[in-house]
Amino acid sequence: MTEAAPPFPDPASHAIFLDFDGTLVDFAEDPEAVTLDTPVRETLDRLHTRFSGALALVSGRAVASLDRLTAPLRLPAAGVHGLEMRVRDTVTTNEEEAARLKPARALLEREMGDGERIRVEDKGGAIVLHYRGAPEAADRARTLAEAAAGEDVGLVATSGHAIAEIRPKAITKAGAIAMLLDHAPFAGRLPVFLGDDVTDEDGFRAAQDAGGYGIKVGEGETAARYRLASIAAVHEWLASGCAETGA
Ligand SMILES: O=P(O)(O)OC[C@H]1O[C@H](O[C@H]2O[C@H](CO)[C@@H](O)[C@H](O)[C@H]2O)[C@H](O)[C@@H](O)[C@@H]1O
Repeated sequence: MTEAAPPFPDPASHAIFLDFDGTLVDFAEDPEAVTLDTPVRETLDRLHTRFSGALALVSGRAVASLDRLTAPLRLPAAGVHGLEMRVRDTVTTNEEEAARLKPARALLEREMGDGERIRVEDKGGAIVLHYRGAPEAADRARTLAEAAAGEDVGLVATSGHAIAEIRPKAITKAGAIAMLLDHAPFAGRLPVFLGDDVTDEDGFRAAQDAGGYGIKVGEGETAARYRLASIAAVHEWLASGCAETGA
């Protein structure tokens, strides 16, 4: 990784891929309580136009949740780590992989009692156990996620910021970026991916393998070539990129 400031991508030759939580918006206890500041939304809108549509969200969230939080803006998106994809108008879901969650869901229903302090976010193709509001439940959440993922060899339990998640092993942000790059307006462009979390590391590697670069947000070991210190630094970088590119 270099300590140099990340260069801003070229609107003619690059595509921008953005993680959402921890990259564009700060964390909140309730996943639906986060807000995307209006100036940031307007910056994304302008860059999306300036890059001829080649700007997408690549998130662990469902596309419907991203749409609610970015409304009235509706960007191309990979949701649930790439299980849901929308290049233009239609969201396609990998139903085969989503179906794997059925026994995991049943295990959680069986095992979780009324007094649990864990918040369950069922995204259809992945299930998140949140413990931001109850840090003492972290071990319980991880144990439950591992037990639930163990119900199917095609599932994996992963950890994120105050979450344990059960999701299909085959679905990664690397796959999501590769799928987007297969379609216009992304095809033929060099991917630049910004993210902050463990699942974003796959995305950094995919972007760099495809000739682009990754930008890690915040501290920690990373495969990304560049770093921005914080969410505020991402906002600033996008805004100055807007000015630099005449967006
Ligand atoms: O890939 P991302 O866009 O970064 O999405 C990752 C997860 O983000 C959300 O969880 C995170 O944000 C929540 C709201 O601030 C917070 O409560 C939680 O602790 C964070 O981990 C979302 O709820 C998950 O579904 C995403 O997988």
